[in-house]
Amino acid sequence: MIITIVGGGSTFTPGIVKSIALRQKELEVEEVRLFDIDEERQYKVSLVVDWILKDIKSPIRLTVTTDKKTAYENSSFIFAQMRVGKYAMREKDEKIPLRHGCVGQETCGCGGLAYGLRTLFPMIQVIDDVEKYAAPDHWILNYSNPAAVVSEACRALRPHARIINICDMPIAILEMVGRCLDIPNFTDFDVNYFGLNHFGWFTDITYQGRDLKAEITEYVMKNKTLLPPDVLEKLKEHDRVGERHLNASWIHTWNNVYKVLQSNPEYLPNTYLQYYLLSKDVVEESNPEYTRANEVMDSREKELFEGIDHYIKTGEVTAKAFYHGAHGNYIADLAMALKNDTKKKFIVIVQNNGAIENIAPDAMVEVPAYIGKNGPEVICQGPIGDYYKGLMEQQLASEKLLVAGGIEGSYEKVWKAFSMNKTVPSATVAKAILDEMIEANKEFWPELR
Ligand SMILES: NC(=O)c1ccc[n+]([C@@H]2O[C@H](COP(=O)([O-])OP(=O)(O)OC[C@H]3O[C@@H](n4cnc5c(N)ncnc54)[C@H](O)[C@@H]3O)[C@@H](O)[C@H]2O)c1
Ligand SMILES: O=P(O)(O)OC[C@H]1O[C@H](O[C@H]2[C@H](O)[C@@H](O)[C@@H](O)O[C@@H]2CO)[C@H](O)[C@@H](O)[C@@H]1O
Ligand SMILES: [Mn+2]
Repeated sequence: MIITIVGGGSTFTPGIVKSIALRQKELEVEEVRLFDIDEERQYKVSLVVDWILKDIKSPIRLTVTTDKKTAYENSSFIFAQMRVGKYAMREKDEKIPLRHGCVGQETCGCGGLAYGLRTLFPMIQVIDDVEKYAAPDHWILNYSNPAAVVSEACRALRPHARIINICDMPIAILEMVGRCLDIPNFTDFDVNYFGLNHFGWFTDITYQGRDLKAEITEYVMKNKTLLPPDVLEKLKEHDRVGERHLNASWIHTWNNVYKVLQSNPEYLPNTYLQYYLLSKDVVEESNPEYTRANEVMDSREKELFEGIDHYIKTGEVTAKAFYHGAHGNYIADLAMALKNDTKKKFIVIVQNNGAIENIAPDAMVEVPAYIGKNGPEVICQGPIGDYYKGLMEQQLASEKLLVAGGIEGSYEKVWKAFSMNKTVPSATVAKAILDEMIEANKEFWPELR
């Protein structure tokens, strides 16, 4: 059994490989292959990956390559996590809209649409290369963002591809819920959820007869945040070591759950809804000169590559240099469910086909599904209220217009996608942002006429 990681040079690769290695027996994995287009970055990351495998005495063989055939031949699982244009382009996705007074975020609003136009065709290329070389019953598990746009492009251009698009935000929220309520077994929570990627709501969270949605709503209303007590303590003490959600922007995000929940206490919101429901506040509280891309480059990326340089010099690796946790566990557990036909419940991004009764059948939605060897068996979430339907349909139309515009090379459709996004106040602002984005993305975007 071979697992290939596309975007082998990603900051998340060491954590994902550790999650795979810890499930080596259940996955029966013999080889992990890293594939990237940036040879030097991937080589450096592979040194830590190699160290992890040796450290836990894993029998898994490691292959590092920039050659597609070597990467995909006979592979059973392809974990994709590429960032087209890397952090340099993420910075532009965030800063260009902010200069025009709009939300600057890598997956939401104009930034997300821009990142989507960069990623759409490279993702289709991955699907085609995998289909050419990999095992016939392979699965592509895709984390590459923006997952909403990427999944719509896959649906439109490669509807039969063996791909499941996923996001770790819902499981990360459940982890926080568990920490707030002092229940460590967050992967066993039973949930119902509906929405689009980075645009959804938990309608139920239960565990051993407890209504955790009610408990967490009360917790957030009382504490004005979804940060758990131990993190709140660390905040007071300024002891931020080993807590990856203590970057200023994540603290802001967890605190904004309170503001979003105040505006609608019916369901627990995905954190990303802040960008659509609190757009004005988010813009006013952003620093257009220092965004999340800068924060990541100054923390996660810097720590990893400094850690690697230290390893090269001294032979020592500190686990702190890389993150291992819910992100890698989620994708590895999903592969395990597919391989071993466990029918465990996961939240995934799939074509609606009635899962949300009053949303179009061709929408790519995020909902729970039982995962077995034949893929996701979606759990129907019934009809949704007008508030959710209205919000989702506007966002969906924006994402669909973007993908159609990218495929057809239509400036008009892409402009419409930007101008109808809830984060943008006017068509003229949308055009100004779009024109700047076209210039910034010359190297990556399809030509728009
Ligand atoms: N879906 C989710 O919930 C979720 C969660 C975390 C991260 N992500 C995504 O995972 C990806 C990696 O994130 P990161 O912060 O570690 O980025 P990163 O920049 O550290 O790594 C991305 C890697 O992708 C490579 N790459 C770019 N284009 C490629 C291509 N065409 N083929 C192969 N490799 C290519 C880059 O060279 C780089 O090494 C991003 O898309 C990010 O948004 C998604
Ligand atoms: O700003 P970043 O690059 O740190 O994170 C952006 C990603 O945020 C979500 O994933 C988080 C997750 O929430 C967190 O708990 C942990 O597992 O790390 C993940 C990556 O930081 C989101 O789901 C992703 O789509 C974003 O890429
Ligand atoms: Mn996500």
